[in-house]
Amino acid sequence: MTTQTNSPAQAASPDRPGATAHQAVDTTNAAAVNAGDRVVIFDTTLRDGEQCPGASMTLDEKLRVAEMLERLGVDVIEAGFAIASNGDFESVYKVAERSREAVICSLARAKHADIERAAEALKPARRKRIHTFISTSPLHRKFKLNMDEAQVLEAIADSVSFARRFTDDVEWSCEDGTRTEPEFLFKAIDVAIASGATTINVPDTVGYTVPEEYIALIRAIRNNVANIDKAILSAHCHNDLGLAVANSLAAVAAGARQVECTVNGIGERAGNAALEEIVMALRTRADIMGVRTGIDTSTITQASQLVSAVTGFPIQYNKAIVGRNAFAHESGIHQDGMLKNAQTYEIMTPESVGVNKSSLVMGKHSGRHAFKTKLKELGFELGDNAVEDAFRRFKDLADRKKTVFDDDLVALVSDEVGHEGESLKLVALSVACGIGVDHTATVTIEQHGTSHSASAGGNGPIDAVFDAIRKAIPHEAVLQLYQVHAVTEGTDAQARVTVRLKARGRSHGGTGSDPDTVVASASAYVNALAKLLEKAADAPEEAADPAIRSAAI
Ligand SMILES: CC(=O)SCCNC(=O)CCNC(=O)[C@H](O)C(C)(C)COP(=O)(O)OP(=O)(O)OC[C@H]1O[C@@H](n2cnc3c(N)ncnc32)[C@H](O)[C@@H]1OP(=O)(O)O
Ligand SMILES: CC(C)C(=O)C(=O)O
Repeated sequence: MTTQTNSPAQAASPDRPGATAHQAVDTTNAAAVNAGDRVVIFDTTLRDGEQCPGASMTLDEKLRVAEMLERLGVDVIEAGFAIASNGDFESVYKVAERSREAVICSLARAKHADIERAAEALKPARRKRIHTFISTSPLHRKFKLNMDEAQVLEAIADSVSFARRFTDDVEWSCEDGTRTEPEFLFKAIDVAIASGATTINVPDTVGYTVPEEYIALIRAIRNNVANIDKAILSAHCHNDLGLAVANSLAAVAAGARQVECTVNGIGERAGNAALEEIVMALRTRADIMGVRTGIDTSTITQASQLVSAVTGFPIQYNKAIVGRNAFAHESGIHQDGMLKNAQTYEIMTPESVGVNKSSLVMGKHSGRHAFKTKLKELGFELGDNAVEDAFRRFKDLADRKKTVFDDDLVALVSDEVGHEGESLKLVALSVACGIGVDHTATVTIEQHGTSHSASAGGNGPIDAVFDAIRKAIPHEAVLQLYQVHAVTEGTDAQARVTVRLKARGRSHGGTGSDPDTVVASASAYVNALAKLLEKAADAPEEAADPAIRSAAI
């Protein structure tokens, strides 16, 4: 690990999609891998990921995920645990048949039957690995395996050498390694390597370790196992304390050159280390980590969405790298910074993980810079006063509504444009409605600076409101159309109301939008009426017509 520091400009520079084009690594050449800066990405989405309760996948789904993992550029795909079931065997076999660059791997206990089944399933693979494991911790030895130290060492020697009969790429894992006595662990690793293991994986099976401790353990293994340079050291971390990624990075800093992980971090209990987080951390902080992976990061989002779709596990909104908020900004100050220079609030570009662009989410924390930019994107060019009015209405709306969607803004701004310079303004409205209540409404409308208030009853609140408006601004135009639709989803959606009034064979349409349907309706009616009166004012002969006559003109 180097210690040079990094400027923001440097931090963003590795973010070119495809910058680390996939190159197959010889996973059996420990000397070359250990001497280099390439971290082997071992994906276990199809094995440990699938052990996640509720995440089991069909054969077809596994094949789609395996195909995606090849495109992502992972070095090793752990396709399953061949002895677990005929279905698991078949999926390892089929993944192996379709494999291209990646090494295909099957898990096996320290049992000949498991290893033979794994070898059989891996037969069609171009590059194959058998991953055999046994627990080494005192707790597991005593209670789970009922074996003493000597028996465990014998099982290691036997299983690893047996696996080597089928392939020269054999990984050995000390299950519950982080809770094993270090001296016994060193012995066990020594035996595994002497028996032919080319990768030594040190799992934190129960997510118990912390970065400092894991660094010390990996370093101690490197310093105390005489033949350690003949194998690649690997990290396999679980997330019980939320430390899986931090621990994996710590292991890399201490010299591990393989990381085991899953897409979206799915896995047993709280999950495994998330592939996308490890890869992007190594890439974004290459300045201090000094290593690289072969992952084409621009396919990360697609991989994440596929795994979410096939497992039915939604991606947490604020999940690092692939959550829908990972490149979304709502606060005005951040949005302003983003518009001036994206590096002010983004350490990776969205394109680097396959997202088109960052999004400025409009909400109650947004400011004018972002609001104006958003309006431009939506095709609205408003004058300064109209922007101010629309911005004020937008803030009011955002206070009342959880999410302000683009469609909300379109409705709001269309209203603003449609109501600009209007001679009538709805300034107050109250209604009484419900079961066993007389439906009544009171409105106040301002016309050329004068307030007109009136109350009326009706057959329902809208009917009462329209009648009250007719009393406040007397006219005899006929209601030709009244239409309501929800602008977006949800019970807090804005209602968009269209009203058409007809007088002398000519109709005048008005619109209104508001989360309150009654307010939206009143506003649409007033908008249509204002247009009608404006037309009448332009044509004095119409003003005399009782059909469109208003007391106020
Ligand atoms: C940390 C991990 O993720 S390890 C992988 C965990 N994944 C899985 O278990 C999923 C697939 N597993 C299965 O389908 C089944 O457990 C099987 C087919 C592997 C075994 O099923 P069964 O034969 O019915 O055994 P069961 O699962 O009940 O118990 C496990 C047995 O394996 C033994 N065992 C566990 N790990 C190992 C090991 N690494 N090497 C040898 N034996 C082991 C246990 O001691 C126990 O043995 P016992 O029957 O003599 O007490
Ligand atoms: C089998 C090993 C690698 C494992 O999954 C674990 O210990 O978590």
